[in-house]
Amino acid sequence: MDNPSYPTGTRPVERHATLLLEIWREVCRHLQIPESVELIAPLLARRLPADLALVRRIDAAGGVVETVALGHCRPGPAPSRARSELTPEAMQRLIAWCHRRQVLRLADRSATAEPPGILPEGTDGEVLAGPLLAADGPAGVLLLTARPPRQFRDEHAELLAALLDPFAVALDNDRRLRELTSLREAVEAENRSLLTKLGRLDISDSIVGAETGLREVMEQVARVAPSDAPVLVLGETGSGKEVVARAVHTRSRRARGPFLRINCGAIPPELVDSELFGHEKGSFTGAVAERKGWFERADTGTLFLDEVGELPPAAQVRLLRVLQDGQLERVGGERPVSVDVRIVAATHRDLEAMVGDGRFRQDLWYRIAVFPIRLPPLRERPADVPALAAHFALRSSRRLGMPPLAPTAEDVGLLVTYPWPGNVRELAAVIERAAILGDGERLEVALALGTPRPPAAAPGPMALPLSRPGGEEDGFVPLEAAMARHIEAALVRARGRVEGRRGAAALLGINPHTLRSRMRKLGVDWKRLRREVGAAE
Ligand SMILES: Nc1ncnc2c1ncn2[C@@H]1O[C@H](COP(=O)(O)OP(=O)(O)OP(=O)(O)O)[C@@H](O)[C@H]1O
Repeated sequence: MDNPSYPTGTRPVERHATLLLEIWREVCRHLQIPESVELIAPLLARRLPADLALVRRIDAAGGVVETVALGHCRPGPAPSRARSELTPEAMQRLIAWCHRRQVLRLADRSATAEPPGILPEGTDGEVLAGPLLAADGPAGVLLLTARPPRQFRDEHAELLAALLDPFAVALDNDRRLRELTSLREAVEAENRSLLTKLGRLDISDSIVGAETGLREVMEQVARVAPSDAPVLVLGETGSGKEVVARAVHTRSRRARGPFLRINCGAIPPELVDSELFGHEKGSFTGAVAERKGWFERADTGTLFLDEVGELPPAAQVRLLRVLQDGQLERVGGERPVSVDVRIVAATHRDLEAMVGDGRFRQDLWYRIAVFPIRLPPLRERPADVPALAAHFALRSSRRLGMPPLAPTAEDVGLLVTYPWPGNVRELAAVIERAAILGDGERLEVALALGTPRPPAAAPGPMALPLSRPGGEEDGFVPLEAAMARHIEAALVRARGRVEGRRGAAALLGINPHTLRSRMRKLGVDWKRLRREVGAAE
């Protein structure tokens, strides 16, 4: 900072080099001005007869001057952290004084002599004052006060002039920190509001079933997340592969970095390369500007390659190179770009079979399948259905702006026996439909389940033909039929076992004798189920 009006012909910087060095060190160590001033003030007592050091911030637009930091050079009383409101004219005078870059010695503090607003009320004794200038103009005032019998001399004013630079930097650091903090808060608030709109209050909170049907999956997530190993999530459509990928990210050291999802199946094959790896300006028709690809954007974070099995062969080769070298080349680019990205890939396809018939590169498969996590379809974890239904019911009521909704026991009975070919996504849609059909006041689950459904996806290995007792022509399932289905679902999950820690009775929370008698009464064909479960395994 250039201070032409400060006393010249003296070299306070040289005379006080050690002190100034210590002050700069404190400024660099602390980002908040109250902390910096508190630590710097005692250092000043070595060379100055000052009692207090004060920094007042100028808010020109708001017409306010406010004490934002105060440090004791010597023990004693201090004025309160006052705030002075200035008229526009007074503010103009103050700003003009700052621009003159004058250091003032206010021994005789008659009101007219002072630039308005620089002194807080209750200041006594002598004062030295100097302006603190930021790059874009006056930002504050530095004050040193001395009570009688202590007095300032000219040489002290020179030293104060040398102190203005470090104090101006300290005030600017503080401003930048506050700006960043408020920007971060705004982004976090925006994030929360978007998540709320999406029906998720917090991504990590939204993993329903982490303690039940997804327990093993979550254990695997916890094991692999801290490493940087690539993860491959295998599961049917809508079973929650992205939820698992996010869980890997949020539990990893990259949690503060970006998490980007790219659906490899949704990009036109001719654009895959440029989407993933970016392109240089003019590298092909339409490349009007340089573009960073998803890999570069995910730098220091996680890239979730959904439907990785859909990647065309050329992109598979380039992906393999990035995974091997940690470097990529933009389309049309000549220099390699280094990236630090963790890959979590997912597919609903049988990738191994694709490798077998040459549609997926074997070397790439080895790279991405370092740690495969198999996500069971929803029909294999009926225990999660009630909690998921409750979760989605709450989400739907929030979306509809209605009071909280919850599925009844009968609703749950119906839901747990449905085979869910569309998995969790279908359950969410059914509950949303049920809430809309119930006008946001109740859940019309039976109706929602009775509406025409998309053709069932290819049945997974555990898709069992559950018996469906009659009486549901009109779309409404009688309670006994629902109970029978619920018991069948428990038996499927328990691999046909009735008793024992992992048996169906334990799952249902009832005595095995009671379960057997219910099964007889409801006509649940246990032997057939056992055979089918056995055949499926
Ligand atoms: N365990 C869970 N808890 C809460 N919500 C879940 C859970 N699993 C899935 N969901 C929700 O179900 C929907 C589908 O999940 P997700 O998108 O993760 O599935 P996917 O397997 O990645 O689907 P696709 O194969 O179509 O890419 C999302 O809205 C997701 O938030």
